[in-house]
Amino acid sequence: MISVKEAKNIILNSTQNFGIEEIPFIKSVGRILKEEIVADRDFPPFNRVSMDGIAIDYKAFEKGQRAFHIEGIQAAGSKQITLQNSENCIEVMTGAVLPNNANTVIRYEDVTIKNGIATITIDSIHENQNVHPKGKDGKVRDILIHQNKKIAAAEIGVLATVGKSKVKVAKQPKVMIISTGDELVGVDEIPLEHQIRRSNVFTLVSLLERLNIPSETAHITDDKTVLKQKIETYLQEYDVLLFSGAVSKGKFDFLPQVFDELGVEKLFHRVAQRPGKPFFYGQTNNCIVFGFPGNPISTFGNCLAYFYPWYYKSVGIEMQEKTAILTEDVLFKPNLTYFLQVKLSDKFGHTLATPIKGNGSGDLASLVNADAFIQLPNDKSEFKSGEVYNVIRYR
Ligand SMILES: Nc1nc2c(c(=O)[nH]1)N[C@H]1C(S)=C(S)[C@@H](COP(=O)(O)OP(=O)(O)OC[C@H]3O[C@@H](n4cnc5c(N)ncnc54)[C@H](O)[C@@H]3O)O[C@H]1N2
Ligand code: MOO
Ligand SMILES: [Mg+2]
Repeated sequence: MISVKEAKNIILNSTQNFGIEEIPFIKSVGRILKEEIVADRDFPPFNRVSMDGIAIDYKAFEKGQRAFHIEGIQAAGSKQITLQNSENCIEVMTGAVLPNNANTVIRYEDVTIKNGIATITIDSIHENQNVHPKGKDGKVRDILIHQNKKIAAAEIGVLATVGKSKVKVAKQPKVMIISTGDELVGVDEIPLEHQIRRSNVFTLVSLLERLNIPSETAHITDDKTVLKQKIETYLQEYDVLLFSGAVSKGKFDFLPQVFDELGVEKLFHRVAQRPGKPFFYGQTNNCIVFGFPGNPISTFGNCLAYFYPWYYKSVGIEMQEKTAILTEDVLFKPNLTYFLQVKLSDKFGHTLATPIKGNGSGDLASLVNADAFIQLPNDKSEFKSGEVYNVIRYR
């Protein structure tokens, strides 16, 4: 049995490159950018008026002039006009090009206008005020967004501004999620006494949706022949297979055997952790296989602890480790890394982690009351309130 650290290393050393695709920018939220986004022009592209008011040549004000004849109007979206006489002014609107020969804008609130004359009513103004200078925010060919950034609403605005209607992003892996087990029935069905509804596939679908990875699902009963037949096809058709169940020691836990018979190279089976110990990880030439243990919390936690970092590294992102402060003493004797469910809160800028009482890895309802798993290392058994450990957040 290997340690969590070794398992994580093996996973991060078996990442895949799924290539790049070009998609409409508006569909790219949550995807990983695979090109540098450069400014196609200066930002702003012209000296931009930033207040509605009048534009003057500051020199006239400096000489003591306060009343200005209005020569014209410069609206946003109209071609730049010229202040013909430096003792006059032009009415200007926010977003307009600053007129030629003008350099300073005074807000309407600070002038009175009567009979075509604008009179400044404040004593102090400064040269270039209320003008957002051309190129102040960025110069043409500046890199505005670097490759490997996860695209969010802020990036969408920049993509639109530079005219990137299509954008290159990391292709997503093609994923199949498979549940196994004779005891499982569909969500719409009424289970018999000895049956339960399957839930793991749906939590996995949702965990993948958070990464914008579409997936398909299938259910296979504990029938070795059928398992083998179906998995053989899935191995050809998908980049990643996520399984829940059938990887432990039971009479009907056929998956490790089936994987072996189908030529899946085992990279490891069983990790020194709780929950999630019987985790199987393997690969073929073109497919990666995550065999998550069937208990719901094991499937959930292992997807976060292993599939997420594997995916992020595959598309070019290193996941940042997060930590939290334990708020209660915890005693855990087995020589296993303990992924303990915790509720997080913030206090004075620190994240606190309060353990949640659950009934083991089958208690899927307890996931609702927690926000994260705190990762307590296997080299100790007493964990004290106030100590800091890594956390894997899911909220
Ligand atoms: N003799 C041993 N028994 C078990 C060991 C062990 O080391 N020695 N490990 C235990 C641990 S830890 C776990 S976790 C489970 C893992 O079992 P499997 O991966 O083989 O999963 P199953 O046997 O198929 O199911 C376990 C449990 O989970 C429920 N389940 C499965 N799939 C779903 C689903 N899609 N939705 C909801 N619930 C699901 C299933 O009904 C079982 O209750 O093995 C321990 N045993
Ligand atoms: O991995 Mo099992 O989840 O400890 O119950
Ligand atoms: Mg089992």
